[in-house]
Amino acid sequence: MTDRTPGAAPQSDTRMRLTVLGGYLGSGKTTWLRHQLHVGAFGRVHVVVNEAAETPVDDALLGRAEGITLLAGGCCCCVGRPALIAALRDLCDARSRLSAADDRLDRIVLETSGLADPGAIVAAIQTDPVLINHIVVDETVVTVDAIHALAQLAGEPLGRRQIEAADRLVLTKVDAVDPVTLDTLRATLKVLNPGAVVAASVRGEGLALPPLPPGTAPAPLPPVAEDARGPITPTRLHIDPGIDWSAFTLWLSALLYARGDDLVRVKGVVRTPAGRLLIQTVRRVVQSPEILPEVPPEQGDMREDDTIVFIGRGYRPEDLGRSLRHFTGRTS
Ligand SMILES: Nc1nc2c(ncn2[C@@H]2O[C@H](COP(=O)(O)OP(=O)(O)OP(=O)(O)O)[C@@H](O)[C@H]2O)c(=O)[nH]1
Repeated sequence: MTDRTPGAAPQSDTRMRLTVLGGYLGSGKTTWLRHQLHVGAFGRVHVVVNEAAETPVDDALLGRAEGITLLAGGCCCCVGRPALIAALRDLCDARSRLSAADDRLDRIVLETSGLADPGAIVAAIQTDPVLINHIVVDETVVTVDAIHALAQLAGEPLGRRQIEAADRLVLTKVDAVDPVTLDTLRATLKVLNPGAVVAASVRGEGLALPPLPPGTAPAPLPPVAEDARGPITPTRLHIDPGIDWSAFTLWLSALLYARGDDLVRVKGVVRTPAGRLLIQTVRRVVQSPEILPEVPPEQGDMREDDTIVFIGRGYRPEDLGRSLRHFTGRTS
């Protein structure tokens, strides 16, 4: 957990506030943040987005921030740490150069990758000799996917570490679970992190939670080995825009049916006859496809259309491409 509770830094402390937003792959970080930005919850904010894969899409989904910095292709709690520290130092430099306090950013929100340990990120920021003079990490918010969290907490050490690092736990997707599951999850979170504030949201919008029924039992939390099933890694597949979409849809459904426990997250933007389509799944749950706005060529950026990222474990990356080609009869 961060060493300060939200808003606890004194007014006289002019350092920039930083919110770390963590949570497991597909747990709803971007959706929650998008809503907070829409309602202006963070004031003048710069968003730093870190995605595990080299094909980012989250920055395209975030709207109203003063600016967005994208750190793609390396998790900020480990290999991407130097890039994060450099990006934060740059933002601090830029803020220091502004003389009028009114022009200055109020806050940075760092959306971590779903594979990051927010505690390690907070520690890295708080021990950096430059950043410590410019930034106060005043809250770690962690989104918790109400559909999948109990299964993740039973088997994923990372999922537990993310919960333990939070000052505020935001239960997402509470529209999609029954009340008993939700109560069990709340009781389990209390065991893992009794000090955290627990809130709920539906697509980013806050929802009041009733009191937890007394005596609600938490789910068992057996010890789990750190690398029991190997690391979770991203695999990128290029999708030919001329692909047979019926065959592709069938392939994806079959893949999720057979390997949905190993395939934690699928995400990407492909150009289809209907427009730029955002395709995403979380475990076996396929999300409604979303048409994204066209990006003018002059805004050419790091985003790559026609690439889908598969994040998971327990399969050989080359087998994914081979099976897609087999199904669709195309080389990609
Ligand atoms: N039903 C429902 N779906 C949600 C809710 N919040 C998010 N989702 C869906 O869950 C999927 C993942 O949401 P994201 O916000 O992209 O999750 P994320 O944590 O940013 O994902 P990564 O950055 O890939 O780890 C999307 O398809 C969302 O539409 C919610 O409250 N209810």
